[in-house]
Amino acid sequence: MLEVTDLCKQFRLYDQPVDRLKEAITRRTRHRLHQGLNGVSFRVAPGETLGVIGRNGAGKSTLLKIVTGVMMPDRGRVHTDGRTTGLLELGTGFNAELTGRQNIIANGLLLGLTRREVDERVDAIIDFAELDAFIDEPVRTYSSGMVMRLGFSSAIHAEPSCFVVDEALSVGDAHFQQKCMRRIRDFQARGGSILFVSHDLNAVKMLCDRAVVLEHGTVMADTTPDAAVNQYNRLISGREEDTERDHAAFEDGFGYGTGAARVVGAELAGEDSGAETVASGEWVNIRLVIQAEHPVPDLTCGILLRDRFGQDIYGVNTHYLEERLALSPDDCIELRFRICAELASGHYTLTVALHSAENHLENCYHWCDNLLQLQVAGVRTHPFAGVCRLPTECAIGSAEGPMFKKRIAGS
Ligand SMILES: Nc1ncnc2c1ncn2[C@@H]1O[C@H](COP(=O)(O)OP(=O)(O)OP(=O)(O)O)[C@@H](O)[C@H]1O
Repeated sequence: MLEVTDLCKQFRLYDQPVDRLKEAITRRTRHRLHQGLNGVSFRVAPGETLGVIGRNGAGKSTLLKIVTGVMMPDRGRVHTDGRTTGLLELGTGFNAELTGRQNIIANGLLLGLTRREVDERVDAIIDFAELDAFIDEPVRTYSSGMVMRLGFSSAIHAEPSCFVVDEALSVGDAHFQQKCMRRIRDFQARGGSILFVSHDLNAVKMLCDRAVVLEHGTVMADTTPDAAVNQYNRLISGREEDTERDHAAFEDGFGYGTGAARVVGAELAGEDSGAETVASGEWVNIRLVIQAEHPVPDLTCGILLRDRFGQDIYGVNTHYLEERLALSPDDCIELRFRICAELASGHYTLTVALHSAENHLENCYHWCDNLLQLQVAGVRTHPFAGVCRLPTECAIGSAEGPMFKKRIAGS
């Protein structure tokens, strides 16, 4: 369990580094105060994973530093029913001159383990971090990936009750990231609380039970991961001040945006089934009706398929397809996408967006989350595992061809 109550943190900002010294000598104030965190409160129950998302400078790192005890708040408190460990900015807590092994010991003692508890865990930590050959070298000789492996392994083996994960995880290679994810899920299943800070919105949707959106050092939303990601998307599309108005403007619609152009009609159907339920491998027709209220000289229409976890599966838009669109006020056009649903069986949603250029960050006219539903049942082609079918060929011949690029050990 982790409970954070009314955390506040102010920073002193100086125009030039020398102002700090001048202030100390002359005792004349030369700084401005900046509120890094302002009354942040939330609770993470045992076994729960809370995502934290927010724009650059929103206060995520400051929050993590306070939660892990690296920084003290000016006000407020952090309460846990055990130890909090985590993977903070790469290398935090490591001494670059000490070896990996010495760092494991120092770190363990710092986290409150006894020397005996640390000794009992050292081999498992080295083993998980896959650092056997380098463990007696100074950490300054390690690559960023190796530092991350050491940090993750030390932190998770300290048996915390709350584990903090941030972007540092993305430094590792795909193999180690997957290994960490398995370990995180295992920790989750055993009742550990997780604070997961990430810009990877899909990962937030996949891993978290709830998510908070931080903005200017305050909690702007504490809600489901899907709703939090939508809120965050609104923020980065620069519409945060207009949220209320957008909602009102689209009360009878399904989204938000400036409204310069809007999706006023949408339907999808399998080419053979004629319905929202299609077979894997069947072509699907998506029909959209778009109306302009104002001149829109550069219009992009995009579609995004998400699976039942809210994970983005496939997105495409008219900009990628090099179809140029421009609308005058009152223009009403029909746009059709035809996609082949080479997807695993399951439930999908289709989000539709109208914006300029490549994405919605500059001008978001209308964003309609999960506007349409698509059900995939049964397979047209061969069965497959995973989320989608990639066109595949398979050939069988003699093994006397050119050398394989990767030799498998023992062969
Ligand atoms: N040591 C510091 N001195 C002065 N200001 C700071 C300090 N640390 C953070 N800040 C300020 O506090 C605010 C929050 O910063 P923080 O690093 O927590 O944001 P963040 O959400 O983690 O951003 P990012 O996504 O870029 O990592 C920012 O405006 C930042 O400039």
